[in-house]
Amino acid sequence: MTAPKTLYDKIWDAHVAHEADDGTCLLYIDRHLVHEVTSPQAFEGLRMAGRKVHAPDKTIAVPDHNVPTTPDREQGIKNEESRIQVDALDKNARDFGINYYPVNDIRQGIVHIVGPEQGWTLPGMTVVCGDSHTATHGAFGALAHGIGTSEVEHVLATQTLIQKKSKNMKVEITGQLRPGVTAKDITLAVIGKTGTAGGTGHVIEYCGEAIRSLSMEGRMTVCNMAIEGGARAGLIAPDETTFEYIKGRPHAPKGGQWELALEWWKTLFTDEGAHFDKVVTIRGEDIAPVVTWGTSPEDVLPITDKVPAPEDFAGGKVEAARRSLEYMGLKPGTPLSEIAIDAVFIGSCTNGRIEDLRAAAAIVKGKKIAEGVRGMVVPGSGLVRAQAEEEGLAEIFQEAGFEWRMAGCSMCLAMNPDQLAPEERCASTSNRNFEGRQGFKGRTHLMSPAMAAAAAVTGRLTDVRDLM
Ligand SMILES: CC(C)[C@H](C(=O)O)[C@@H](O)C(=O)O
Ligand code: SF4
Repeated sequence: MTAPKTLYDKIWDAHVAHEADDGTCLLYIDRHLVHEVTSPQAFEGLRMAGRKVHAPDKTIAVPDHNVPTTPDREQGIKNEESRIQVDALDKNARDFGINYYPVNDIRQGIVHIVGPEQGWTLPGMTVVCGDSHTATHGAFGALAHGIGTSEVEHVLATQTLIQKKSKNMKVEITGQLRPGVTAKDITLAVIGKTGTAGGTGHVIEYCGEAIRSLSMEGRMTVCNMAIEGGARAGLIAPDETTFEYIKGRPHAPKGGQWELALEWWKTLFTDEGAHFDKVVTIRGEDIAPVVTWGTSPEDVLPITDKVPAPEDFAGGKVEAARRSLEYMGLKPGTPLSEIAIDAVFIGSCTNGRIEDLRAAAAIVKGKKIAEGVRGMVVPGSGLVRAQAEEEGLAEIFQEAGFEWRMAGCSMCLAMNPDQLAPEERCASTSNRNFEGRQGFKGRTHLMSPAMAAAAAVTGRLTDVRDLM
């Protein structure tokens, strides 16, 4: 009998092309996603060496970070550097003959939303991208993680990656979530518990009844932030929900191939008795709608709480909390639900999918954004945008006073014209809240789409359950 394996062990073992004596492995890569920020030098390296892309049919490119989300996507580009990156991707994608969704293609969007949407991401695969939030694709039971630009070049040239195996970590969310609590609250609550270094050196498998009950969209939200918890990647074993989501997508297997694929996918689970190096368990019922108060994703509390004081923390965290509070302009003891906001951003690869927009629209419907608050809804892809328009969500947002944008990373990071002004405070559905992330001196509070929608309506951080 072979020893019981985790899901991670199984995917890893299926992709090792070579193992050196010190355990360093050469892994075969099934999908290589490419965006404009981390790929120009990689393609240039290839060009200079006179090499081709090894597997152009497994390489998928889309511009997202720099692309303006206003209709003037050509003229609106932020600066020369952004222009060079977008143009370089366009030229490289065409020169090297890889799959490509240019700016004017309805399928364009944030790379981590486009990949699954088009059926590129499948269970059991290895998926890499020069982007830390590649972890998102782990929701399908794929081993997916970010790589650096030199590795991007290596994968382009060889379709392999040099890697050492990580440890196994299990994050179990038992039971059911309470009303108003979402996948975003799960993933933030996990980081609140483990800290941003809790997953370091590990691949996390998320499991438990509350995870099983999530849609694919919700699972992607959970895995998206595995990286904020320090992990190499996040994984969720595939099941009927996964297969249902994949079936019929443009690049999903068809006919007999589908049956063959299903047969293998159904073996992709952690065996009874497999070893995890670290285990974290949270009761689904104990998770509340949460918001971040500081400049790290681990600075997270239930919305019913108050702004903490630096003395509430231990060791090195005291000074970090003091600095966070100063940057965020917050006074200890203030109820979180009394913090007034200036802007609301609904979008990003964490929460820019159709279900996220539905959740936000359900709160906003028939209401108006609070006076003085700027609200922006940015669908994660052109197809999400079209779907939202068809369902009448765009209308709900626009009638409430939100700006209805084109697809892109937008205000998740200040690489395009969408950004906060200094000291502006934003209720944001994105995944990072460090200093300046959404604009120079901008202040970010991370939360779920429903919570961001609630904040938009009241003009302050708000417990969504009060509006339900
Ligand atoms: C620009 C890119 C390299 C970066 C990442 O790797 O995550 C970005 O997507 C981010 O979210 O900060
Ligand atoms: S949406 Fe944000 S987190 Fe996602 S890839 Fe773009 S910049 Fe990175």
